[in-house]
Amino acid sequence: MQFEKTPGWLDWYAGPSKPRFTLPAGAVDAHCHVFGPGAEFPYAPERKYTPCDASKAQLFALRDHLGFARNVVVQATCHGADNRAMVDACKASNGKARGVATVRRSITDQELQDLHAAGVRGVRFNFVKRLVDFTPKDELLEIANRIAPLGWHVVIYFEAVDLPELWDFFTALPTTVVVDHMGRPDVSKPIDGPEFELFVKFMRENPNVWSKVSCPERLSVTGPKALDGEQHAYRDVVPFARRIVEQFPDRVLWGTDWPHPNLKDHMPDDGLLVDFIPHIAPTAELQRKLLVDNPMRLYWPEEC
Ligand SMILES: O=C(O)c1cc(C(=O)O)oc(=O)c1
Repeated sequence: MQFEKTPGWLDWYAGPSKPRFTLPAGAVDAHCHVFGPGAEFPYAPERKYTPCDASKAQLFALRDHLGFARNVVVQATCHGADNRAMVDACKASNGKARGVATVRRSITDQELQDLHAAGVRGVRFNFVKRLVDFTPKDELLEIANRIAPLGWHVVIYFEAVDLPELWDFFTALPTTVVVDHMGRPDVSKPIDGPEFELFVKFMRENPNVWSKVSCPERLSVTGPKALDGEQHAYRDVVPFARRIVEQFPDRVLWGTDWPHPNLKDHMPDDGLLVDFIPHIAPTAELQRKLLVDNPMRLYWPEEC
C-alpha cells in the first residue's frame, strides 16, 4: 500500500553526528519507534498522522551509531493496535529489543502470550487527544489487570494540564506505571509552580510510578536546538529533567524518541540529543542508573 505523508511532515535526521558523550556499556534507548515501512506494515486506518517510513534496520543502525546496546520499541499511534511492525523489530533484534504494545480489550490470552514471547513487556495508554480517540477507562483498567500477571507495566502518555483529572485512574493501576516524556510539562512555567509540583508529588507518593526524562526537543520553548554541533541544547528543559533524575534516580528512563513523530519546528540531530544526557544526569552513577540499571530491571529482569 502507498501512503502519503501528513503535509509538513519532518523526516528523521539522516547522518546524525557521533555523540561526544560516551554512553555507559549496555545503555538502553528506552523510547523509540518504528514506522512501517508502510508497504510491509500498513499504517492504521484510525491514525491521526501518516509518517515517513522508519524501519527496524534504520533503528538498529542508529542504535549502533550512537553507542546504545539495546532498544525499547514503543508502539506508535500511527499503527493503532496493530503491533506487527513493533513485534517484527523485536523479533529481528537478537534479543536486543523489547517492546511496548497497544492492545484492545478484545485481545485473547494467547495473543498476549505471543506478544510476551516476542519481547513485549508493557502496554501503552495514550491520553493525548491529538494522537488517539478516547478509550473508556474501564476498558483500560481491564487490560491493566490482564497484563499485570505477565509482569508487564503500563506506559502512560498525557499532558501536564490533564494530570489532575487522570490522577485517580493512574493511582488505581495495579502495575508499575511509566510516564512518557515527564508528563509533558510546560517548561515556560516555574519549576516549583503548581503544575510541575503536582507531577513530582505524583512520583513521590506513588513508588510504582517511573518517568522517561525524554523529548527535550518537544518540550523546549527557547532551545537552542540540537543542531549544528550545539552541546548545550534545550537549556529550558534541563532543570525539569534533572530534578526528576536527582530526586528519583531509580525510577527514570531515557530514550531518543526516534524517529520523532509530529515535530513541527525542527528535527534534532540524535547524536546531539545524546549529548543532552550529562546535563540532566551529571554523575556517572546517575547515568548508569538512567541508561542501564533501570531499563534493564524493567525490560530484561531475567538478566539482573
Ligand atoms: O508527541 C507525539 O506526537 C508523540 C507521538 C507518539 C506516537 O504517535 O506514538 O509517540 C510519542 O512518544 C510522541
